[in-house]
Amino acid sequence: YEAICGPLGVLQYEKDKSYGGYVLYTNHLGGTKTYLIDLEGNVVHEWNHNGRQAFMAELLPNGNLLRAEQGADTPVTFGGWHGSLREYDWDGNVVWEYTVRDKNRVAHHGFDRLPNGNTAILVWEKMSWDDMIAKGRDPNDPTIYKNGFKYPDGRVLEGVWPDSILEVDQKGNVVWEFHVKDNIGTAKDQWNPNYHLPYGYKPAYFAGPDWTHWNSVRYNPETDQYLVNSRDWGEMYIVDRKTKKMVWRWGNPYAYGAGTKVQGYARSGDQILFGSHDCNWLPNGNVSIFDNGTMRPDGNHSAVYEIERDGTFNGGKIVWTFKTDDSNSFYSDYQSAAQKLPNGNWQITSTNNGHLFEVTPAGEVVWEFVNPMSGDVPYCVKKDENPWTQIHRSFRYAADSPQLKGRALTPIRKLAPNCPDWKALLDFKPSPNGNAAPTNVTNPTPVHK
Ligand SMILES: O=[N+]([O-])c1ccc(OS(=O)(=O)O)cc1
Repeated sequence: YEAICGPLGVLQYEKDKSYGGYVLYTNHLGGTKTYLIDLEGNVVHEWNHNGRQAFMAELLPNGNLLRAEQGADTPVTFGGWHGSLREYDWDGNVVWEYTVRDKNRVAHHGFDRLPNGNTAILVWEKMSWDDMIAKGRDPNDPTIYKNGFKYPDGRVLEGVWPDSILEVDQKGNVVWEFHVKDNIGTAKDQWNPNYHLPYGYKPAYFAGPDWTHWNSVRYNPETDQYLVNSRDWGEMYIVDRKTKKMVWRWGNPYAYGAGTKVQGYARSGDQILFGSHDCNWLPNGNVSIFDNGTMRPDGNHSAVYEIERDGTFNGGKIVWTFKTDDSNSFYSDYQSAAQKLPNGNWQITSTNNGHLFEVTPAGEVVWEFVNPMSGDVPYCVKKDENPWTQIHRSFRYAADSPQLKGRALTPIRKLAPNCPDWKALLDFKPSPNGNAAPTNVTNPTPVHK
């Protein structure tokens, strides 16, 4: 089941089946701290960010923390904007920062630190609708807001804001860049100017100025390639760093004229991904993705996929899936993440409910946690959508990983000190008479597992 209302904190932990290690997360907006916790729910390290809210944070192989943070004066307020990356050392000192937030550009969503110390950053950049029409967009398309896009609160935004990747070095020089706006066209390795989410999609900016909406970027040093994914297009792309060409795309062939479609977002054509997040390279050469599954033809449900490519431009087959039979059991309609762990287990972040869990390759849940922190305050129980406990992405690290090696990782305190030990209360204890349901109860209380 997916915990939507109910107890918060660690709900389950099968020590012998879990990868073990430590979980890092920062609350998605609201909170101003980053937590490193053990799997029992103890804080082993904490960063205090002086009141700054974050989109997400990740530990780097050098042991520092890289955190995406919002600042004042963003040109756009599409979900996922942040504008600044700050790198903190273990003690919380800011050792590097880089801001992309001016009237024509804003950094958003994911980032990646490369082995050479450079940082890849996703950036929305402004383009005029006239330029878009010059690139081939049908001038009568209703998703063109030639007089500006009106947010519900009345603010007006000019232009369309396609994605780009900026790679910056430690001194802040841009050393490599890739722009969707330079690759618009109808060739299979371009972004078709007339492909977009259908008019009427909510929020409306997705089918308008937030045209491509990428949300994660990962560099592969072995192949010198970038992997990115687009929520709005239902696709992942590989961009070759040397040639600056798209060399693989997968998830929605209709986006480049190769697939079939029936009208509406819930297309029953060849589309596989419906609002994806968090693409990753895997050590075996495969890639992974969290597919939110919003408006799937067979109904909303999320899934995690591992995909094996076949060497062709658009070839890939799903070789591992995690989803649940009951769609209510696992569904986050936005954000979210999946990390394959070295022992083959997966750590999954289901953003909407701040729900983190670990599954084995066979799909068994062996650790489960629902974020008790909201705006730096611990809660024991969630009653509805409040408190706000969302997490954009979480990460698992082993004690001997480059990120944590040599650190003191002893518990400092409980994350939510005054809450019941839900894990113990929910633990299913076999009865001395065996596991058969009692015969004198017509509606036995469901057990957790
Ligand atoms: O409302 N937000 O904060 C929000 C909305 C969308 C969003 O983009 S997504 O691709 O990560 O879902 C990120 C944040």
